Amino acid sequence: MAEYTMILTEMQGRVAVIRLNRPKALNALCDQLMEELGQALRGYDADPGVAAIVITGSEKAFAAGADIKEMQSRTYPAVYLDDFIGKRWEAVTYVQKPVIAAVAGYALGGGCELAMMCDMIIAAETAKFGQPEINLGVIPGAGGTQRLTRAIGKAKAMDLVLTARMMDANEAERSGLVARIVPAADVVAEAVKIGEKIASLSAPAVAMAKEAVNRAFETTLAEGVKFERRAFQALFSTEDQKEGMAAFAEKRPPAFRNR
Ligand SMILES: CC(C)(O)CC(=O)SCCNC(=O)CCNC(=O)[C@H](O)C(C)(C)COP(=O)(O)OP(=O)(O)OC[C@H]1O[C@@H](n2cnc3c(N)ncnc32)[C@H](O)[C@@H]1OP(=O)(O)O
Repeated sequence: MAEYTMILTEMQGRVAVIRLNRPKALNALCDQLMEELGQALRGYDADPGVAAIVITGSEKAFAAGADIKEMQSRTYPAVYLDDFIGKRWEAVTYVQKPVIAAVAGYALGGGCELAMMCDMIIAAETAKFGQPEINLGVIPGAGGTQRLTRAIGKAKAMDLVLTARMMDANEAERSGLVARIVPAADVVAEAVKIGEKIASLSAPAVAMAKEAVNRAFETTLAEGVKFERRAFQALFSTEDQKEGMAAFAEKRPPAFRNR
């Protein structure tokens, strides 16, 4: 067990910022780090004072992937019985609140996969994305072949997964992997700004919007559209829908109460 925490956390207004904190190992995602990240995410998701979560790394690396040295001697029975990757790694996909990845430097392997599990990626100009697992004699194991392909299409996903080539921030934005590119010094501030904007909105509407967009990756168009319509209709039961529409009609800013 390491003697220091592998994540650092702070609140910026109603936005929780989680910083991966293994700088010497380029934030390689070891078991302890993933445990700590999962605990922090579950805590913030349950905390009514938190409206959005930002996950970030260092200037040099968001995360350079799973910890290769930790996993190199693992056996098939061990990884199977431990459900290696699954249990510990998917915590972010169960968070109801928006999660934004603020990526500077390397986001490779599991680092790229972690960023893709978030709802949005804000990239620094220095960001580099890739799935280089093929260099290690394995393949992505935390959703890389699936989420990357859905995000950027088969042609580029095959290019990255089969050759281990890295993609810079501009290519990642052109390809649809990242939402915005900003100077490296501003990447966390920009993600927090987005989180603050979300915090000013109706929490039930935000949660339903997130769920509906995510549904697009899980289902057919017809089922997705039906899900969206039901969620849209359900929001007419909230005070925030009445407030939002009254505020528009009265030409004033809305004051949402998250109910
Ligand atoms: C989740 C799954 C299932 O999908 C699997 C994976 O994620 S497998 C991992 C995929 N990632 C990689 O293969 C990237 C590995 N890292 C690199 O290729 C390079 O480190 C680099 C290109 C990101 C940066 O290179 P450089 O600037 O030359 O720095 P280094 O000297 O290589 O690294 C510094 C320091 O960090 C350690 N390090 C880096 N990445 C990892 C990692 N993924 N696991 C463990 N340790 C890592 C590296 O060993 C160095 O430490 P020391 O050896 O000097 O103590």
